[in-house]
Amino acid sequence: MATLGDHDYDYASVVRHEELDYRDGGLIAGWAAHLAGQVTVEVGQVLPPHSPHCAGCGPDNSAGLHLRAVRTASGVEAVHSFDEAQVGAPGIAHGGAVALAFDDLFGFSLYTVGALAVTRSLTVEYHAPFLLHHPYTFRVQVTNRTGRRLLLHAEASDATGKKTGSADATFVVVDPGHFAAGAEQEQSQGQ
Ligand SMILES: CCCCCCCCCCCC(=O)SCCNC(=O)CCNC(=O)[C@H](O)C(C)(C)COP(=O)(O)OP(=O)(O)OC[C@H]1O[C@@H](n2cnc3c(N)ncnc32)[C@H](O)[C@@H]1OP(=O)(O)O
Repeated sequence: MATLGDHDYDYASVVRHEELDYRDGGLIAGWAAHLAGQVTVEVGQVLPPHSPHCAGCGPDNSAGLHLRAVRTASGVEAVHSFDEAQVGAPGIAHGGAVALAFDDLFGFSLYTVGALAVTRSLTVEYHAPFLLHHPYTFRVQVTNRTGRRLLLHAEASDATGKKTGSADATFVVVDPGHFAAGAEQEQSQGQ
C-alpha cells in the first residue's frame, strides 16, 4: 500500500505490464483485449502504462513523464511533479509538457469506457504556472460519448487546491487496425 495524493493505493493489485503480450505481433490484440477488460477496474487501482516507452507513462522512457494514473470513481487521477527535463521558463514547466500530461491522462480515461480511442483535438487552459518539483493533482473524466466521439475534461490543481490548469479533448474510437502501421514499424526496427 502506498500513498498518492489523498489516497492509499494497493500497488499489489496493479495489472502487471509484463502480463500484456507485446511480442510476436501481439501488441495490438493484447492491448485491445486488456483495455476492453478494464472497464470494471476497481477504484484505487493504478493503471498499467500505454506502452513501455510511452512519453507520458512508460517506465522505460528516460525522457518521459512517468505518470502513474489511478482509477477513481469518476475517471482517473494522477499526482505529478514536473522536473528540469520539462522546464520552459526557469523553474516553470513547459506548456507542452503540461499538455502531454493532460493528453496521456485522457488516454488512461479510456479504461472507464473500455474502448480504443485516440486524440483528435486537445485544448489546454493554463490558469497558473506549474512550478517544478511541486505536486499537482490531475483529475480526468469522460463527459460524453456519442457514437465514436468521446468528450473528455480534466483539471489540475496545486497542493493548496488552487486550479492551475484545465483541458478538454475530443477522442475518436478506433479499431485495433489503427495501430497496425506503427506496431509493424516498431517490430521491423527491433529486428
Ligand atoms: C497499441 C497502443 C494503443 C494505445 C491507445 C491509447 C493511447 C493513448 C495515448 C494518449 C493519446 C494520444 O496521444 S493519441 C495519438 C495522437 N492522435 C492521433 O494520432 C490521431 C490522428 N488522427 C486520426 O488518426 C484520425 O483523424 C482519427 C482516427 C482521430 C479520426 O479519423 P476517422 O476515423 O476518419 O474519423 P472521422 O470520420 O473524422 O470522425 C469520427 C467521428 O468523430 C467526430 N469528430 C471528429 N473530429 C472531431 C472534433 N474535432 N470535434 C468533435 N467531433 C469530431 C466526427 O464528426 C465523427 O462523428 P460521427 O460521424 O461518428 O458521429
